[in-house]
Amino acid sequence: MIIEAKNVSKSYKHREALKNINFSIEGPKIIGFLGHNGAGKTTFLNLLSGLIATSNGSISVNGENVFNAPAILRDICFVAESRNFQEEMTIAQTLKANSFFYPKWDANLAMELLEVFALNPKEKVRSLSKGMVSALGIITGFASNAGITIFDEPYIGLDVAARNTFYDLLIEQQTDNPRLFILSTHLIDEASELFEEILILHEGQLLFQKTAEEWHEHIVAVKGSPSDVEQAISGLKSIYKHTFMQELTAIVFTDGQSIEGQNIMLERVSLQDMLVYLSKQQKARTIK
Ligand SMILES: Nc1ncnc2c1ncn2[C@@H]1O[C@H](COP(=O)(O)OP(=O)(O)OP(=O)(O)O)[C@@H](O)[C@H]1O
Repeated sequence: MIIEAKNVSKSYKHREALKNINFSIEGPKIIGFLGHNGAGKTTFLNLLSGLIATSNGSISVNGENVFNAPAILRDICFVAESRNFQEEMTIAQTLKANSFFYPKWDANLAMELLEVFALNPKEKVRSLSKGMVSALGIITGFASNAGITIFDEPYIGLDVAARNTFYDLLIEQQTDNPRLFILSTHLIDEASELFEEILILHEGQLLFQKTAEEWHEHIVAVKGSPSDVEQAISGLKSIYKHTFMQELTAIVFTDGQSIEGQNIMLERVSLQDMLVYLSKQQKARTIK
């Protein structure tokens, strides 16, 4: 499976949610699709699932534009943050309806996962708790067997044990039946070990796309006196700078280059910290 986004922009009435996004991802793989609130993740995932149209540019899967392409959309399962299950349907009916839509549906897996998440198939969606609705979304995503399976904040309301079950399932499924999984979540520390590739959206633009290995080589925190740090990072793109007690911390893109300098310290940056820096930077800009 190859997803290609070419010059993708999306504007809502008064807002440009995505600005000229270009990338290509090839599976099977587990992708972390990350960004601060409002970065444009859900908008992109809606476009990829053919639910809305781009304002400009195109998204293709295996060379075919996804918008208005029912055959391709049957191989893309989008478990959306808002879920959108029919309230009046039972769990069994919901799964049945999905089994008609997804040609590779795995009914045995769906049954097995109902037990794993302790869901009663006779219960109506209307009477489910938030966590139970999330579990139903997770079951749908895995049982769909779709070549591209997207989970957008899949575990709202689920406790840590159920979230761990989700991570275990993801690894198990990726081993037994590799697919292109895209996971968008704010619980980054928990999930980051799973990501084989990471895409970060920032203010509607693709900030970067890196493999998990590249991450630690290409993104570094440089600490020291402001003059030493500024000298060491000159010519590099910095993402965030913060001074505390006369010590400057700069988060920079190195693109694999080594950083040399006197009296500086280099530290790894976790994905979670990176998102915190980006959101601080965004807030600072919004407040100004
Ligand atoms: N239907 C809509 N109408 C108008 N503006 C919208 C609509 N959907 C999203 N937006 C705006 O587009 C921008 C991107 O929103 P989007 O939901 O794609 O971000 P996100 O990265 O998924 O955020 P979050 O992590 O909070 O879910 C935001 O500024 C949002 O307010």
